[in-house]
Amino acid sequence: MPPRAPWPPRHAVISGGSSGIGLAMAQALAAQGTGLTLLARDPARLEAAAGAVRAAAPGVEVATQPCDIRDAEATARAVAAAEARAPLDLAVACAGVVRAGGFADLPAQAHRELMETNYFGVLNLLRPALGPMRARGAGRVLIVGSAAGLAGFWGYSAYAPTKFALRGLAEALRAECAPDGVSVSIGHPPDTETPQLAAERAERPPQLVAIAATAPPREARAVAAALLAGARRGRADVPVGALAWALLRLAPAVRPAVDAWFDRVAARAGRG
Ligand SMILES: CCCCCCCCCCCCCCC[C@@H](O)[C@@H](N)CO
Repeated sequence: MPPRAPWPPRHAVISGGSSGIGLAMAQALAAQGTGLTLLARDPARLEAAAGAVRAAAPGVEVATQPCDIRDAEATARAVAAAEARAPLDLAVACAGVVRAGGFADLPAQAHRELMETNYFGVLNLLRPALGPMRARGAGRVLIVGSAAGLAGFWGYSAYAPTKFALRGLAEALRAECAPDGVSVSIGHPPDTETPQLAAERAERPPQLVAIAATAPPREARAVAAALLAGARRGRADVPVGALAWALLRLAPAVRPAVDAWFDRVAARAGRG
């Protein structure tokens, strides 16, 4: 069933809207006239991002709500305030963090923190956003997952499970929300040039460095455009690039061969 909400959306909320893919989506939507509410933790970075979006799209309303997405009540208040300004046609859950490292080297706390932000942060945004959309019978949800949610790679034992969990959430929500005219899409981007990727590179173990080298990073603007195109069409899954497409569409048939290949890449890198 095609989504019933208008495109471009009249009003969108974006978590993680102050940098990287979230900011690139904000810029792309504002360029089409979509009013925005941007959520992010750091008020200064959030205001700087909103200022850049406003400067590029004069006349478009860009509101900000500093908010820690891990705080369910604060996020619910931020979404309710956004919805009160203007009904939301689109909710984009983009806030996320990454830790890379061998399983033996990652503290248990890293696993918890990633799940808290990447999974529960999405949940905290969608719980208050979906109710009004379903009541109106129209809306779109776009969850930003990862190609690392399609296959587990060396060094992502803390990160990949959070993105796998989001796939389960997206599939269940899609089934429940489609009859109400609300589409739920999940994107699977590969490495994307963002400030976060720059920080991640500093802690990547050699095995992950070697594996990631097989899929060069994409520009945030191109990734944002691909994700929004998928959401516009109401696609359940939005793989970005050929490798993510192959992982999504050809798995599980190709997984044994892909795993064997990456096991060899990781083993070579591990030997230095
Ligand atoms: C036949 C299929 C071959 C598939 C090869 C895919 C190789 C992909 C290897 C890199 C995976 C990176 C996944 C993205 C990670 C980001 O989400 C992360 N860096 C956070 O910014």
